[in-house]
Amino acid sequence: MSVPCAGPAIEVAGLHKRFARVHAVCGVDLTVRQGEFFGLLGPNGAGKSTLINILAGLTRPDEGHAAICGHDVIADYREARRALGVVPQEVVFDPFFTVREVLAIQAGYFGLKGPKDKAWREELLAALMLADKGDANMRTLSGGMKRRVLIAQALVHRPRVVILDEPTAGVDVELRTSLWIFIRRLHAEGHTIVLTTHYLEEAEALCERIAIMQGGRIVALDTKEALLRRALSKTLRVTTAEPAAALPPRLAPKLRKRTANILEFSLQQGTDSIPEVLESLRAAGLVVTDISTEQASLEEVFLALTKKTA
Ligand SMILES: Nc1ncnc2c1ncn2[C@@H]1O[C@H](COP(=O)(O)OP(=O)(O)OP(=O)(O)O)[C@@H](O)[C@H]1O
Repeated sequence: MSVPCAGPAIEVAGLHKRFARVHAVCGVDLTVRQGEFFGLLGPNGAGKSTLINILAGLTRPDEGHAAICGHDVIADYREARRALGVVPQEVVFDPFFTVREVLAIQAGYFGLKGPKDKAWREELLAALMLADKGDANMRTLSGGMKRRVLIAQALVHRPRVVILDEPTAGVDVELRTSLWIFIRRLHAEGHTIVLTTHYLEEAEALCERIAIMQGGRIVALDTKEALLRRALSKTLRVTTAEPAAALPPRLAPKLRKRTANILEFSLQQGTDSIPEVLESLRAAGLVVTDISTEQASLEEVFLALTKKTA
């Protein structure tokens, strides 16, 4: 019974939200297309959760508009809410309900009480490896299991758009990997996914487009590849036939690491060139037997962007 999309998955225009003296969201414009895997990144306090709460109808904006699948989050609240599933950052449950009860209560808010709805909840439990925990009380579950219940809870009404606010915070590597597989599956099945995370390698591995928020504003919004191209430096790794005794003075400031006969240089985009480095090494009598380059990570780009605008 998923709600048809009558517009972009998410559309936000001129959004502002103030809390006393804090301007948590300052003029955000954002469109997330249907079917995208979108990353929303930013340091603590950037305004990500406030933006998500506005989309979920939990916080009212002071100015601007927000819509899910073309449904305004205020004027058309019910439809917007049906189109959206939010996996919140914090794990808060009534400890006395069982997993199945938690999901049934959530489904009840959407009037989903039929056998098909129940079958879908069982499917969710199985997909999230919770089938044998269905009748366990919430208080008996580990933190990782509770997090999986949060995901199931956000999906009971088969929303077109799924926002996951730090779904893997504090979970072990095994669970993180299985959550990635599950989230990728949701995306492959046509869901729009918006992921906020502090693990930048997670955003780098999963997201197609990424917005970086800082101080309530979107300071960068691009495809992951284009963001990575903004990196100011890249690494050049050179293997020499013999360990280098002394380096040409002009290369010394660029040297980042040296182990036996491997030299690692950090090259600045636009100013340093690989042929020049290799020529300097050759002129110093070194025989280069291998080279490789490595692009900077999203983490470096993120730090550069958020520092610049701080
Ligand atoms: N209910 C509130 N009352 C007062 N200030 C708030 C409230 N909610 C958020 N803020 C403030 O608004 C700013 C943005 O907070 P928000 O939680 O949206 O950031 P965030 O990017 O989600 O951070 P984090 O990564 O830590 O979750 C912060 O300065 C925060 O202290």
